[in-house]
Amino acid sequence: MIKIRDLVKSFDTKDRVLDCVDLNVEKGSIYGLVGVNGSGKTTLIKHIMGILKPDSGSIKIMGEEIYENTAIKQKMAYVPDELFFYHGFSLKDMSKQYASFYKGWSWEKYDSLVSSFGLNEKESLRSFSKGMQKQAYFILAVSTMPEILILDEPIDGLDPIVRKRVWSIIVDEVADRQMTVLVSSHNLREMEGVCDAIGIMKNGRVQIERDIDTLKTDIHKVQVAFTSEVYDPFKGLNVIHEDSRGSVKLIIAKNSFEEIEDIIGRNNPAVFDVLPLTLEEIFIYELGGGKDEQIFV
Ligand SMILES: Nc1ncnc2c1ncn2[C@@H]1O[C@H](COP(=O)(O)OP(=O)(O)OP(=O)(O)O)[C@@H](O)[C@H]1O
Repeated sequence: MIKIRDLVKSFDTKDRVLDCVDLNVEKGSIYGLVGVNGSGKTTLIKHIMGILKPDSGSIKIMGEEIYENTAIKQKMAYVPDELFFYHGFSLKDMSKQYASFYKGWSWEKYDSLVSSFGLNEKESLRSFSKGMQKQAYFILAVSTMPEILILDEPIDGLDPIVRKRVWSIIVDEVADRQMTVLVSSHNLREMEGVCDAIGIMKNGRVQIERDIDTLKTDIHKVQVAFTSEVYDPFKGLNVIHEDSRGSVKLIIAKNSFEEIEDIIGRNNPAVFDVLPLTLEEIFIYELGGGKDEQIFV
């Protein structure tokens, strides 16, 4: 549904903000885009929306290049990180603008979302709190009945009840009509619960892209102690972090459960626990952090 190849973008003041980005989003899936501050998520999203023009590379949405492609943009909706509203405009005023532009606009969907979020349609949007403005943008975006919904930090800054409502609406739209979603957020715990696939950005690249189940089966936390001294007990494993407390060793290994069991099992460990990592832990260790992390369980 979204296919990006070798996308490069520099700004006058900054070279290679996007540096050969490859990315793939399947139809009807929820794709979580995560990365440290300044890694290029918003810049990438603006390219996907056809707002920015790439220096080189290709961005195909439903098989077509997106830049200046109004027909495809009609099928997409976007909730940006930085919201913009016309001076004095209410949610009702904005909805009329959206309805006149988007062919797929649904008043039925709009009415049901407004009542679900309980926002005042007639009040000036500029007098709304930041969280309420985000909800208003979300209502407008979903009411266009997009085939692709792009959300740049949509839940960051919302209260837990509203966040839950936003996720539940997203999941329902995906289940009901195969909407495709690309969402960026720093809330990894919530992303972990809803995303089918994750792209991790670092230094202007998508460094890792996997479906969430594969991502979790490729990396493990291992706690182990041996009855006697073992020379190089982790030989053959791809250990990216190691720590020890007394005789107990703790490692983060980029291997499957079976590989870990096979290699460590040969040395007859007295203690041997293999645990999956949370998305937050994967993020920290994959991006080279974690040196100061407490990894003992
Ligand atoms: N118009 C611009 N001109 C110059 N540099 C820019 C411009 N837009 C973005 N950048 C730079 O590109 C880099 C990536 O910014 P971007 O906003 O895409 O990161 P991000 O991953 O969305 O960050 P965050 O998680 O903090 O929202 C940053 O170093 C930023 O300063």
